[in-house]
Amino acid sequence: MEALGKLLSPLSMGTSAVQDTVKLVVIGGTVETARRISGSAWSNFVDSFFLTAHFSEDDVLMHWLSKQPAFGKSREFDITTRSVGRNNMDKTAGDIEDDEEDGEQFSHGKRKKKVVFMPCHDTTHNIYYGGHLLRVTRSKRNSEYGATQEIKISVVARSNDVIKRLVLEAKKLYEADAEHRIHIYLADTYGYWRYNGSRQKRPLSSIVLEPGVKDMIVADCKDFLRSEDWYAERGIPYRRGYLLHGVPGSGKTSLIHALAGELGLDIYVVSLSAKGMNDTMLMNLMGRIPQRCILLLEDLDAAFTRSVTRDATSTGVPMSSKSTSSTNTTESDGNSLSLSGLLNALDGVAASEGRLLFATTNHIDRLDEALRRPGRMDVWINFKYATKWQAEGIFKCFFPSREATAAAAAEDLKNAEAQGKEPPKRKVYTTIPLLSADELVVLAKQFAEAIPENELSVAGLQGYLLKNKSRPRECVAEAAEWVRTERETRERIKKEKEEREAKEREEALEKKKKEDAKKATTDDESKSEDKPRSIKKKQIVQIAAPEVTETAAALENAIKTDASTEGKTVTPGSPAVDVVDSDDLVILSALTTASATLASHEDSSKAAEKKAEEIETKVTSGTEETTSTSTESAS
Ligand SMILES: Nc1ncnc2c1ncn2[C@@H]1O[C@H](COP(=O)(O)OP(=O)(O)OP(=O)(O)O)[C@@H](O)[C@H]1O
Repeated sequence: MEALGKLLSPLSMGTSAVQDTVKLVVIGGTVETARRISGSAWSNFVDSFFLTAHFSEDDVLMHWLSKQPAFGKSREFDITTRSVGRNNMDKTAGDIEDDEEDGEQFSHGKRKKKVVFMPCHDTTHNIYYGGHLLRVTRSKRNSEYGATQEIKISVVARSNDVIKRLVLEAKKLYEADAEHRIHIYLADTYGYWRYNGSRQKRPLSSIVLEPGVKDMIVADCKDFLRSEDWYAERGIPYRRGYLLHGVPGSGKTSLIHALAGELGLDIYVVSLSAKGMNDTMLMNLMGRIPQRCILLLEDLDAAFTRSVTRDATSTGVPMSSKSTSSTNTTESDGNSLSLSGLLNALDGVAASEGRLLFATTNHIDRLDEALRRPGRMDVWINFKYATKWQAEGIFKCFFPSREATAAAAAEDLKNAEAQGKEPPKRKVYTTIPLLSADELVVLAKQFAEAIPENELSVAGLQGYLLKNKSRPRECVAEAAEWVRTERETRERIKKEKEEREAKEREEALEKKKKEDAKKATTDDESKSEDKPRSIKKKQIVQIAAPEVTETAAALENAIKTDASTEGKTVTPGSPAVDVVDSDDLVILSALTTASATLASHEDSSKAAEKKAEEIETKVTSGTEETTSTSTESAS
């Protein structure tokens, strides 16, 4: 027995090791399962007390969160030097800003970067708000439309009032900060609007147009925005379109930006000639436009060098100039927007209401009549080259007088006091000398005198003033000289363009000549290739009737049995015959048939010639005819 125990002892030792391992696995598994169950039960228990709200891509909320001190103090964060969310508006508590120290925005010619602290993705942050603990998680989702951001806020509360209050507060804060900025959205290639940042509002006073134009357009827009009921009562679609057309650099886009600031509207920009743009995408975009905004279609003519007809399939240039190149463009960039698609998107059943449509073009004549008509484009404004009046106005805009600057600072102070805030710091541009109001008036007049009427664009004048922004007096004195150089430059460019075009025309002509010559050579060659065939036909004609049957049958046989005889001479005991191609089969079979008839004829040689001639003529004008002729001959 003992001996057996000894014998089994190594095995029993092994058994206990296995048992221990099994025990460990079972205990470990049980503990882990218990831990998981308790963890999930705990989180379910906790979640049952929390109200949770999900916000996707919400700029308003992101802006609010970025102002919360907890975000700045977060122990896990992303650091970025990119502007966050709605442009530079978001300043997270805890951000580092070194540009406040010296009041300068630029360093070595580059804008100084802010270092921004943002909470990490997928980390939960606790924020106290209104006596409640909020658990905030910012996460990133990758979808087919690109990466999107989601914010989840959970709060221990019985009703969702606290979340509602938070959202309202966030909205107010956002609107207060947005007061001085306009927001731009761009259409993406999936038919969605993507936030493209915000821009400083541009004062309307900085746009210099002929007297009355700005007032008219501002009054018209304001009137539209308050007339929703009026439109509804009359059953008129609540939409208004403005077509700004004219020379480049005359202030079309600038006016739209200034108007957006004045009216407090966001701008939604669509490029109709963008890659991948099509009717469905445009319709989707229009359906997703909010009420009360500016919809901007820039360079309408650029899109409609693709389409001028109302044909749904149309995507092309004006009929006269429709070319293969345009077709290629359409195919290559996937843009298949049709004019009818655009018209539907603008005022079809599914089109959005309450928006102000602004379209700009440099070539109004290229636009389809349907696109320009009232109802789609209610107000047209023509932008021309700068007048003397505009030159004077832009000069005054550029060099503010000492008095005007002081008055603006006083106005800021008054407003700040009224709101109980600190007055905003005004930047002092030491490089730009301040002129007295009287001197400014005189200089502006002199500048306008030097500028020719309706010849230069306002953008051109602005460029000149920019170059001389620190020397207003010299700028006026040298204006006439600048105009002269501008004219010379324009002349030179025009001449160069003409020369280039002439050269291109010459080259095209030369190329065409070469192509024609090449074509002529190819034709000659193919004619000479045909030569043996005509010789052959003559020879066939010369074949006497009695010999025809034999020769033709022999040839037919030869061709049938050996395709390689093509192009070779086959002489089965008769005048040489060139067998050129399979048409010969037709000729030969016709000759065979003809000869059978002619064999019994007295003057067989003549008749054979006549018949052969007939057949030859028919053969050259088509195989079918030949066949029928041969049948006739046979009969
Ligand atoms: N009437 C104007 N008043 C003030 N600034 C102007 C005016 N016209 C042009 N500018 C200035 O010229 C520049 C170009 O202007 P803008 O882009 O508005 O011209 P545009 O007519 O839209 O040109 P394009 O047809 O080429 O798009 C801007 O910086 C703007 O400040």
